Amino acid sequence: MVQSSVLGFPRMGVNRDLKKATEAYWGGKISRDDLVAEGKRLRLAHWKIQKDAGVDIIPSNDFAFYDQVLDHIQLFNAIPERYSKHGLDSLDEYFAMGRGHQKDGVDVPSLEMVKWFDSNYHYVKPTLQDNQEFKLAADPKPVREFLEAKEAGIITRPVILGPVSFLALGKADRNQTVDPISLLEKLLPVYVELLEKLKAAGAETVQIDEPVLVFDLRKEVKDAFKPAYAKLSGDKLPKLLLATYFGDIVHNIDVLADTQSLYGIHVDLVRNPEQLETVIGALGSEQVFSAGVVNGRNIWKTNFQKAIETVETAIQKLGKDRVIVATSSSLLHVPHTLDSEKKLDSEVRDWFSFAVQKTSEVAIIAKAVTEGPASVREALEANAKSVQARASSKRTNNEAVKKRQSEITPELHSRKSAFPERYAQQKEHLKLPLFPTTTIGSFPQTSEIRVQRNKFTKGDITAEQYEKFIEKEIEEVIKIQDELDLDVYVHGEPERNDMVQYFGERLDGYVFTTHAWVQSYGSRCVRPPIIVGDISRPAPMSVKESKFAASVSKKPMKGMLTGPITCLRWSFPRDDVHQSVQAQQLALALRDEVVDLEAGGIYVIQVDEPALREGLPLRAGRERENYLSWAVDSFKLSTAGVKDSTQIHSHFCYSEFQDFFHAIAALDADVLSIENSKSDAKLLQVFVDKEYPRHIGPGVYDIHSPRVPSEQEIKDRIEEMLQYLKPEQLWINPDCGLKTRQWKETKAALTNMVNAAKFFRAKHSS
Ligand SMILES: CN1c2c(nc(N)[nH]c2=O)NC[C@@H]1CNc1ccc(C(=O)N[C@@H](CCC(=O)N[C@@H](CCC(=O)N[C@@H](CCC(=O)O)C(=O)O)C(=O)O)C(=O)O)cc1
Ligand SMILES: N[C@@H](CCS)C(=O)O
Ligand SMILES: [Zn+2]
Repeated sequence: MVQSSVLGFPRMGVNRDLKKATEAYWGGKISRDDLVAEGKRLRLAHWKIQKDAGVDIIPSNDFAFYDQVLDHIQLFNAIPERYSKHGLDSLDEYFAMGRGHQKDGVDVPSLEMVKWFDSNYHYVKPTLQDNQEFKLAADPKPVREFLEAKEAGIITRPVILGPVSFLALGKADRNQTVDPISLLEKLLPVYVELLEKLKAAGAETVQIDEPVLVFDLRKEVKDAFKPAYAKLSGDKLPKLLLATYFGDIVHNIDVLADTQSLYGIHVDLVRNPEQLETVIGALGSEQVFSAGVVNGRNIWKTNFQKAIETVETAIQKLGKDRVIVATSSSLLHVPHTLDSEKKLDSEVRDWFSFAVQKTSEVAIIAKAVTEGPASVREALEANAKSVQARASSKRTNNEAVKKRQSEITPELHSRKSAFPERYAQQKEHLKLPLFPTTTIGSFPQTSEIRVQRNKFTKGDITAEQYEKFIEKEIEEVIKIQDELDLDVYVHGEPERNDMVQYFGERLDGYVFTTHAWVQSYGSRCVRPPIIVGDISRPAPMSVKESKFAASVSKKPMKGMLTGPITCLRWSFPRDDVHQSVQAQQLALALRDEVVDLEAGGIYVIQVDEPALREGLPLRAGRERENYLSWAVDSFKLSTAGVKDSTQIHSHFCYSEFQDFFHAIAALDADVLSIENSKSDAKLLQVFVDKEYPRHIGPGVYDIHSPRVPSEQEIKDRIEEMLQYLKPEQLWINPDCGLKTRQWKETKAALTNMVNAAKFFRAKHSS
């Protein structure tokens, strides 16, 4: 029979229960035992959902209190000494690595956190030493959770991150030079020990994720696969299903061919359906094929007919017992359940499928191909009806938007003059000091702000009352910026629930949800709005707040927008038109907003594009260049409508900009702010090598942690930056917005930042 499987289930729970419990634990409101019990309750609930849906292969160890890669760091005892030396409780040590720890005399920043492939999820980077040793944790989490499920009557397939990906996704610690992959020999015995324990506990198969196979791999990494998997086989070990996702593995298929120790291979057929033939062709005579046909990254209902055709192709070659119907990736990237959405318009609601619904989808497809379509006739008919209704719906088309797109000319993408001319005018107009200080936009989103917004959404306060409240908040942040003596102010974004959702809620062509949360990092979640049709701007979206802020401020006010690519990528996009079309529609809407801001007296405008890097196709080549071309064009289209004297900023919370530097440069933004505080300042060398002419604010401190950086730390960082950037090029700002922080630490950190900037201003003016 064809089995159904899920690669991973979202762990937050139906009401973001894990977020609430974790934050309550951090805030000292619940005990460690309470948090651990809540984790257990959630795991059991999620296993039961999948069992009740009829899923045959249910994952375990997909749960994590903070991040699944961080779990492996602790599992293998790859814990840098700066965390292990304090004798913290293991859960606190784990959170210290995830989010830093500044309490009871312990002061340690978090490990670096970066994007998980091309998703909006972030993982904690394994950070390794030259003399790194590994040791399996005493009570290994994958075994513990397998036994927990077993006790509840559910035999699961544990998920672990494979050794090659664990190392290849890691890095050498600061001042260390080790190439992580060179540590493979030392790591493999720990995997063997873990797998033996899993087998002894009763796990027959294990899902071992090796997602790095979708990248172009360095020779050292590629060559690591065969010897690694040769060692991970034997009678005492479970059967391994190697899983990949978010791309194709055809270019690396030679490392899997002849790897007979693997029981099977999972590939993402939503992203790359064309790899089916090659991967099946490379399988050994008994290996199984796990067909990822239910999208783990988007919320559209699966087209059953298409999915069944794909699975049937595999069955014809391999037979029913060697094919598994699966989600394309873990369902971590989609919201929990559509059942929570009580306010969605029924027409579009019928087009969607969230995690709970997707578990049923894999089960239905598997049944259809095992027992024949008649066994699930009703479900197939209902699905065909939804798919057809969406394809013919009038909601998806807006002729006026299409007409405007057809009239776009190349001139609309360019500023009036080149940077030197623009800068001369901006200097004259804005009169900023050397080393200008600014922030990235958001100030702390206090619980009072969220409570007021919640009251407004529920109708407990009027629009007028809410507006007054927001104005009071804006006045307050202006006063604080006066006290801090910053140079370019922001209005603080108090009116925004999220930098993408806020705009999604104000644009036609979007729908938004009330409960469709997706984990972004740690306890932080986002509620991506959904693009269902052509996008347009019915009215200005941010002008009122920015104008108000400027009216009560004595320094230049920076208007704050989210760029077209970030709006696109952090929404659930349409899958029926190319993403470049959606980006261009967003760019036109934002262009109107930028021009309206300028007309309203806002002469510094920041258009954030932190997701530009995330959208970069994972492999080098033509696809990447194509993407960069339309992505850069969209940004330029959105910003080029202003006068030379108006300063355009853009912001990126990424440090790994080496491979797309030319695209950042091509944006032609007057000022760039980039996340940089946790990376080596020598990454800034690229700006020197490429003779980057415009201005840059590499972040001087990490905003993900409550830890307050000292003035000296910031000065040291600026000193390092000055080895690469000219004083007149350098802006001083944090890594990113401050919405997740508390006011106390925000004021303390910004005071130190402004003092550090003033120190260099004095030094370079004399
Ligand atoms: C910059 N980042 C962002 C990414 N993606 C986005 N879509 N947005 C981003 O900002 N990706 C990369 C990074 C990831 N970083 C973050 C940072 C912070 C968050 C975050 O703070 N998320 C919040 C939720 C934000 C939100 O939508 N808030 C709403 C709803 C608030 C709420 O929970 N309300 C309560 C009721 C009110 C109460 O009583 O408190 C409720 O609905 O039950 C709002 O402010 O109105 C989080 O809390 O996780 C995410 C990614
Ligand atoms: N302006 C946004 C950018 C986040 S990437 C903020 O400050 O939160
Ligand atoms: Zn940012």
